[in-house]
Amino acid sequence: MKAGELFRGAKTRTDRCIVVAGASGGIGQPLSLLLKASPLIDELALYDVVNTPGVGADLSHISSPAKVTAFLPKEDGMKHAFTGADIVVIPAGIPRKPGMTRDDLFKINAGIVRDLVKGCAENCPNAYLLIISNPVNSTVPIAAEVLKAAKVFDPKKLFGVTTLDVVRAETFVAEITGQKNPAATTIPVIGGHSGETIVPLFSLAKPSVNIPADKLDALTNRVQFGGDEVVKAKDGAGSATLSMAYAGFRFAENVIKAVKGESGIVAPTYVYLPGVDGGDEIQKATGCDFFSVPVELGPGGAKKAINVLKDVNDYEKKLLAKCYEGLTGNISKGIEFIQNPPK
Ligand SMILES: NC(=O)c1ccc[n+]([C@@H]2O[C@H](COP(=O)([O-])OP(=O)(O)OC[C@H]3O[C@@H](n4cnc5c(N)ncnc54)[C@H](O)[C@@H]3O)[C@@H](O)[C@H]2O)c1
Ligand SMILES: O=C(O)C[C@H](O)C(=O)O
Repeated sequence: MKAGELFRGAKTRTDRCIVVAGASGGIGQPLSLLLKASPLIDELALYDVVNTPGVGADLSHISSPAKVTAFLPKEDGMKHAFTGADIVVIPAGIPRKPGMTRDDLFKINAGIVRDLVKGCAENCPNAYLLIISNPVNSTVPIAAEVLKAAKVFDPKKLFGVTTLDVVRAETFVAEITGQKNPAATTIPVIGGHSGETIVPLFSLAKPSVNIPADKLDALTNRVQFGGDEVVKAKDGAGSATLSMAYAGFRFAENVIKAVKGESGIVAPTYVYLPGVDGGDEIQKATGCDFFSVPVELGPGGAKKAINVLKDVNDYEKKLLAKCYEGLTGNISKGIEFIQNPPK
C-alpha cells in the first residue's frame, strides 16, 4: 500500500474527515481504531512520520463505513492528509518516562505541535483542532499563537483534550462509592493537565457523591497524579495510551455530535477563554487565558464556557490557588516559544 492511498476505493476526500496526526503511536493506533469503528465518520486520515501505510492497511479491513487513508511526510503527505479535514486530533510527540514531568517534554513536543498546527493553518484552516500532545498546558497556547500568526485563529475550534482527567475522576470516585457505572456521574475537572494544575471538583458531581473526609486528599491526589501512576507501571515504556485513546475518542465524538447539531453536550476542555462566550469572567477570576472548564459544544465548536468557579467549596478554592500559579507559567512558556522563538 502506498502512503496516501484511499483504502476503500474512494477517489476523493469525503466531507466528514477526521485526521489523526501521530496515528502510528501508542495513543494514535487505538484512537484510530475507535474512530474507524464509529459510524459518525466518513474518512479517517492517518498521518505520522512512520508506519501509517501499515496501520492504514490493517484498519482498512474493518467492515465499518469509514474510508481509511494514510500519509507520510514524503510527497507532500501532510498537505494531502490535512487538506479538507474537518477535525484534526494531535497525539504526536514523545511520552514521559519515569522521573520526567510533562514540562520535560516541551523541548521536543513544542516544535512538533508548532509544525503540525502550521500544516493545519495552511491546509485546513477551518478544522477543529484537538490537542493531546503534552505538555497540554503549553502546547495549546503554542497552537493558538501559530493560528493567530497565520490569521486563522478561531478560539471556538481549538481544544486541549483534558478528558482523561475526567475519566480518571469518574473511575476513582466509583471505586470509593461502589457505583456500577462510573461514567454515569458527571464530575467537572478544571484547570490544566498536569499535577496540581488539575483540579477535580467532587463537590459539583452530578448526581452528588459522598466522599469521606479521610479519603478526599488521597482521591484528589490520585486524579492530579494519575498519569504518574501509569508512567511508573509502564516502567519506561511510555505513558497512558489506551485510557487516553478512550478519552480522546469520547471528546472527539462529542465534538462531532455537536457539530452535527446535537444539543446539550457539555465537556471539560482546555480553551482560550477570551475567545469563547462566557470565558471573560472565568479569565478574570483565574488570571489565566487558557483554562479547562466545562464547555457547551455546538455546531461552531465551543459555544459557551460554564463558570463553575463560583460554586466551588473552600477545599477546592485552595486547590485552585495552586493551579493558577502553575498554569500561568506554562501558558507563558508556550506563547513565548512562538513569539520569541529559540535561536
Ligand atoms: N492529553 C492527555 O491527557 C495525554 C494523555 C496521554 C498522553 N499524552 C501525550 O500524547 C503524546 C503521545 O503519546 P504516545 O504514548 O502516543 O507516544 P508515542 O511515542 O507512542 O507516539 C507518538 C507518535 O507521534 C509520532 N510523531 C512524532 N513526531 C511527529 C510529527 N512531527 N508528525 C506526526 N507524527 C509524529 C511518532 O512517530 C509516534 O508514532 C505524548 O506527548 C503524551 O505525553 C497526552
Ligand atoms: O502522564 C502523562 O505523561 C500522560 C498523560 O498526560 C496522562 O495524564 O496520563
